[in-house]
Amino acid sequence: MSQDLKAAALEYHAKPRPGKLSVEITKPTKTSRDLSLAYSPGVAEPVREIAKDPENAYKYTGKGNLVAVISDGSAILGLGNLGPLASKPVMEGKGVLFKRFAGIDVFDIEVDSESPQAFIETVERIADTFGGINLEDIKAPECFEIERALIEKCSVPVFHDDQHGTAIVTAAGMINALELQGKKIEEATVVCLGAGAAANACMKLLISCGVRSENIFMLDRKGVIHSGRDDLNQYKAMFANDTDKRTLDDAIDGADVFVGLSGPDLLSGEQLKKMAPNPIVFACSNPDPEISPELANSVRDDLIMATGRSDYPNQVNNVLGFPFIFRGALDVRATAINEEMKVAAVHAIRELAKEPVPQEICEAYGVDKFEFGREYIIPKPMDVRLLEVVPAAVARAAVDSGVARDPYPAHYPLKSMDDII
Ligand SMILES: NC(=O)C1=CN([C@@H]2O[C@H](COP(=O)(O)OP(=O)(O)OC[C@H]3O[C@@H](n4cnc5c(N)ncnc54)[C@H](OP(=O)(O)O)[C@@H]3O)[C@@H](O)[C@H]2O)C=CC1
Ligand SMILES: CC(=O)C(=O)O
Ligand SMILES: [Mg+2]
Repeated sequence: MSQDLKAAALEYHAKPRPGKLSVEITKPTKTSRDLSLAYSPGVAEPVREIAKDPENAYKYTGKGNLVAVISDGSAILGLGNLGPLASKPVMEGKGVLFKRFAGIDVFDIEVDSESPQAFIETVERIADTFGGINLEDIKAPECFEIERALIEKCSVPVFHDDQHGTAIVTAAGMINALELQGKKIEEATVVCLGAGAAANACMKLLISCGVRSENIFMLDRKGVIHSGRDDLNQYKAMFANDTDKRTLDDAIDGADVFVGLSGPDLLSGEQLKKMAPNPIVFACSNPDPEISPELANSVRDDLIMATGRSDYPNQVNNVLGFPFIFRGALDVRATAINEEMKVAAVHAIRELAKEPVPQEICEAYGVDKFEFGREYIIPKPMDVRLLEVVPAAVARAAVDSGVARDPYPAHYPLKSMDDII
């Protein structure tokens, strides 16, 4: 990051008021009558109603539009395990995105937990406050057990964004990129650098979209995950490939696709040169990708290049997923975010990239036009049509798959933020 951008980022977070979010009041509070409704004695009435029937919390409190963004700070972006407090700017950032793109209120919660069990117990005890739980930046393998246990224990949807949000957006972008590069998904060879939360979920979803598991070469810090290794946990073992490839150099030779979900600057220009013609590189580590677009574009002119960042073309980032997926899930009071809802989100995002892009979206990004192609494989986060198509697809899938407690919303599809109720 340039010195200019670093200084601007600190200034942005510090001034004029520290942080990026505040809490707002949604009811009149001007008169003493207002206060006697908002607080004592009036507040006793919704208390009694909720005590009689917990479902009334959706009617009388903000629960139904409130998501907890919860982290232990063990895998903050690609920066590593820097602890819960250091994760707060990211969690507040997720809150900003939930609110800005889908009108969802967020409390960010940073948990200082000594074990996955302590984390699970903490979240379980506060889960009913919220309409949904978005787990964020929790490292593998602990994240898998944490998510599994919380899904079982909580009555509201629990979604580990780094797994499923990332996987949904990656799959959407990948299907489009393969099409543009003239590659068949079932023939593509995929190198996945990283074997953690995001990598595991991305590769699983790509397999369910058609990638063959024997065509995936996943690597952790020790190299290729292969069937001869005896140091693999159960989550990595799922991807053990019966291969004699051992290093990134071996795996990248002739590969069609590189997916980076690991850390900065781990793919060299020399390695990129060894990929098959018309390669696809999703260097998704944040903030610094596995290879910079400048370097990648200087060594190949036939590639599709994506990063997780806002300042390059093709932003493959879970921001395209979680605000809109939770919008749809909350609006039908889904009890879970299941596979059907995830797949519906993939296709809604993917198909939107092929639609003509309205002028105001181009203007927001300072370009004349966006057109489906190598530099535009996936919609832009500022594209308000995401709010129209993704929640609708997710809500429909929730209803059809039987996890919705409310019917498909009568006010859908959402044409703008003003339509959110
Ligand atoms: N663009 C997006 O939307 C998203 C991007 N990401 C990015 O993905 C990355 C991983 O996040 P997440 O899965 O949550 O974190 P995890 O901690 O769960 O996983 C990190 C993985 O990266 C591997 N890794 C780290 N350094 C290297 C290296 N030098 N060589 C090979 N493998 C390495 C680790 O290997 P080992 O198992 O051996 O420790 C581990 O498997 C981050 O950079 C993050 O920013 C994550 C979510 C969304
Ligand atoms: C984008 C995101 O969630 C991450 O990099 O962890
Ligand atoms: Mg994350």
